[in-house]
Amino acid sequence: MADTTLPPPPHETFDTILVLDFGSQYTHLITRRLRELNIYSEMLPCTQKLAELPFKPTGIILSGGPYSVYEDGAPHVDPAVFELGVPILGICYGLQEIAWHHGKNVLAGEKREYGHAALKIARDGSDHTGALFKDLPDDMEVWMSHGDKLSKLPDEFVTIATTANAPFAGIAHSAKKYYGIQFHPEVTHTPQGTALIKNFASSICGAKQNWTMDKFVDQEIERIRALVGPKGQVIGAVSGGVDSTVAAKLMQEAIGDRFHAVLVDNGLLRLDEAKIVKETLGKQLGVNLTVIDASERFLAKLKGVVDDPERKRKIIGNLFIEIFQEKARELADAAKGSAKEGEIEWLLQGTLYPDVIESISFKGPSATIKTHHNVGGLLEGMHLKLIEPLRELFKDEVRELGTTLGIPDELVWRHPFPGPGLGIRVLGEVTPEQLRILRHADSIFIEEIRKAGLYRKISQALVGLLPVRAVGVMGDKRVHDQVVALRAVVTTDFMTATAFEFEPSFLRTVSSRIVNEVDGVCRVFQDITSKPPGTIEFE
Ligand SMILES: Nc1ncnc2c1ncn2[C@@H]1O[C@H](COP(=O)(O)OP(=O)(O)OP(=O)(O)O)[C@@H](O)[C@H]1O
Ligand SMILES: O=c1[nH]c(=O)c2[nH+]cn([C@@H]3O[C@H](COP(=O)(O)O)[C@@H](O)[C@H]3O)c2[nH]1
Ligand SMILES: NC(=O)CC[C@H](N)C(=O)O
Ligand SMILES: [Mg+2]
Repeated sequence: MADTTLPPPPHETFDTILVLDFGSQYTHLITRRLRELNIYSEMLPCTQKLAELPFKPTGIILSGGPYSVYEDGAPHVDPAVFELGVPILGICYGLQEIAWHHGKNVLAGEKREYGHAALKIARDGSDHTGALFKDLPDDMEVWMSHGDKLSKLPDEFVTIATTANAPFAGIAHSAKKYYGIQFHPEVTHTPQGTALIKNFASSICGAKQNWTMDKFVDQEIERIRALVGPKGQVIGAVSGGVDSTVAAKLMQEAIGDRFHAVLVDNGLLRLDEAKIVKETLGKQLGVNLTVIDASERFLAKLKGVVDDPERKRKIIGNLFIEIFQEKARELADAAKGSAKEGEIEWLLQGTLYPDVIESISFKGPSATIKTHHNVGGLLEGMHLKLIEPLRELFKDEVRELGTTLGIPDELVWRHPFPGPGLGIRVLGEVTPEQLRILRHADSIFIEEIRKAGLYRKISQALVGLLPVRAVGVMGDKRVHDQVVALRAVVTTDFMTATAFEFEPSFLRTVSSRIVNEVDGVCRVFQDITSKPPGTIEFE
């Protein structure tokens, strides 16, 4: 039985800034900026009832959003937010929400404003209203994205900043710690944005800047121990990717050999991947990894699935869980009569905060672009309970955690590789022949990237196999063969990305090697689409 006295979650140990999401594309960036300042922050939908909140935040930030506060059906924050007695910062829609709450002073502007704007700070000499812009220059470049505006200053507020188009670009309550800004401090296009967020969270709210990885490790290990209890066993879905490697290492520190790491070879892995991962995890981390070869089962289920990538994802996600449940039963049977006897109740996954944000976001399921196999692709009625120690962290925090845990750079800085693997890079039907072609082309691309010293400069590189044929001439003979697309992107959070710019000579080398060495390919293209509007993977 698990211990019922769990160590507290981070929002009880650390001062926490609560970010309420009204559906802006940038809300997660507010949380990130705070975490970069070593201030713990959590994001929840704007519909969160304060009475149901399990902790008292140190301060609240209301995000931007696509709605207009005066529309019927527009989202509004629980009015109890204004009774809580903690500082509030409204950003864009959030500013308009504060104004709406204080007298319905918002309407559609004559001119919409997207992009850069020059902000002038209006200081009235008061420390209280000036606190948000403390130590910032009087003229600042900021980034705007709005169509609505305040019709007048709400009662008891003062103007603390203006732009040519927005006379109320910044407002502050003259007595309470309420601040509103029309621009977005969370995007890098507002160069002083992080300093402003720090002024709010640290100086105004008084949040301590003590959210560090060392503390997180100790606390998380304690939490895992209490959660699984003194005898509980955990089966871990481990892919060799950064997230599950870090999660596995944490698990091993917490419960030792009661943790069983399992890699499922779904037939969609890269060249020799299962073998390499087993060796590296064993040698470098002492994690004993069991590889289950389920490639035939996966390929059989994917046969004939031609034009719906979401079906591919669901099939793969469900089969993953089926296999883990089978393995859990097998391990429990094998342990009968030993000290480790008992059902295996827990499945470890390397789920990250962006996956969680996507599924709790106020935007809801209608904004789902693709179902990540480990979140939306889970099997209904699964009997294993999930344990996800990284679900509060962003990718760069996971890397920092990995380094803190002593995981070698080579593993910590691996490019991400999706659970559905090459299955979502073969466009169209996934067959052993298509996988052979893609695996080979991929290994050449990655090998050349490493040789050129570019691996760490690129966030993720991949090859897609397109479902078309083109004509070529090889050895004086006409061929009618397939086409691959190279894709390499630069990103920090994988939510937006731009194409990496290669030297032409590098691309010539890769193209020539692929066409010469990979049977069945006669053309190489490069995908230079950014995200958005593209996505990183092809499907
Ligand atoms: N082949 C696999 N075998 C076992 N578990 C897997 C496999 N592929 C993915 N998973 C599970 O799904 C989770 C999500 O996959 P994801 O690719 O996002 O993370 P990762 O592989 O750990 O890291 P990275 O994002 O760097 O590739 C993993 O953390 C792991 O728990
Ligand atoms: O484990 C995963 N299961 C999935 O189903 C999945 N889909 C995308 N990805 C990875 O997520 C990041 C963003 O990818 P997209 O721009 O294609 O959505 C990129 O790093 C992708 O490789 C996945 N990872
Ligand atoms: N980015 C935003 O939050 C926009 C808020 C509101 N929809 C406006 O257009 O002004
Ligand atoms: Mg992966």
